[in-house]
Amino acid sequence: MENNEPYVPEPAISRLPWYLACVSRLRAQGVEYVSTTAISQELNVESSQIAKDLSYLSIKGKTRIGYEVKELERGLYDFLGFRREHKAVMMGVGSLGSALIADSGLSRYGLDIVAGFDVNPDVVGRSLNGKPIYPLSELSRRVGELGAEIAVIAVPVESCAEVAEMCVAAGIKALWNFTPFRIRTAPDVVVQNTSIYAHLAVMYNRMPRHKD
Ligand SMILES: NC(=O)c1ccc[n+]([C@@H]2O[C@H](COP(=O)([O-])OP(=O)(O)OC[C@H]3O[C@@H](n4cnc5c(N)ncnc54)[C@H](O)[C@@H]3O)[C@@H](O)[C@H]2O)c1
Repeated sequence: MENNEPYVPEPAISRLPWYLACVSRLRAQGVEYVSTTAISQELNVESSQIAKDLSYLSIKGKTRIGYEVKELERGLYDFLGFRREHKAVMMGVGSLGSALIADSGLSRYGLDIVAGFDVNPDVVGRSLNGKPIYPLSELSRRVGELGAEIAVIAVPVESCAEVAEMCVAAGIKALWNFTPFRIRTAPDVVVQNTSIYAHLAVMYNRMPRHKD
């Protein structure tokens, strides 16, 4: 697939939502202009790094004044894809899957979980937060009619490979994988692995060790 947009390194993409949160706060306080130095003081990121990250957006700051806050906020929202609606299906509606379906925050970031799929008869046929939960066997026929391009995977780790394969066969283009399984799939399918436990491990590692 041809893509003419500039390649943005992952660490830069990961920092942009922090800038967005910062400028949204400033906009709510009525601030009109912000410099990279001011963002730098709030977030403890070098201002040269912020300027470089923001250079991927087509928004230009003004010398000595900085960026117009509203324009920067809008630009970050658009660039990050948070304004577009991305339809997703939830694979596995257990403890984590139910929490993600119930989370109203995801839609503010452009992710609309439109339905869930599960194999548990106690769960299938119900709806959660107004979202229907279908049997896994209906995935291939439902994905197209739902218009979903993303699958959020929260099934037991041993089912992940099979579920990921079914999602891709059904036409899903991106997999947001919460299981510890490392998915191998076609190169044009985007896989994003997420683990809150990995962040916990980093936090523990940085804490002073307990002395026995
Ligand atoms: N990445 C993280 O931060 C994080 C946090 C919590 C859990 N997890 C992972 O998420 C996954 C789910 O955890 P949980 O605590 O919600 O488990 P859970 O047992 O509560 O839920 C799993 C759900 O998946 C369903 N399921 C089983 N096989 C399926 C299949 N083939 N297709 C569709 N649905 C199927 C089950 O019926 C159940 O409803 C696990 O792999 C766990 O390791 C990751």
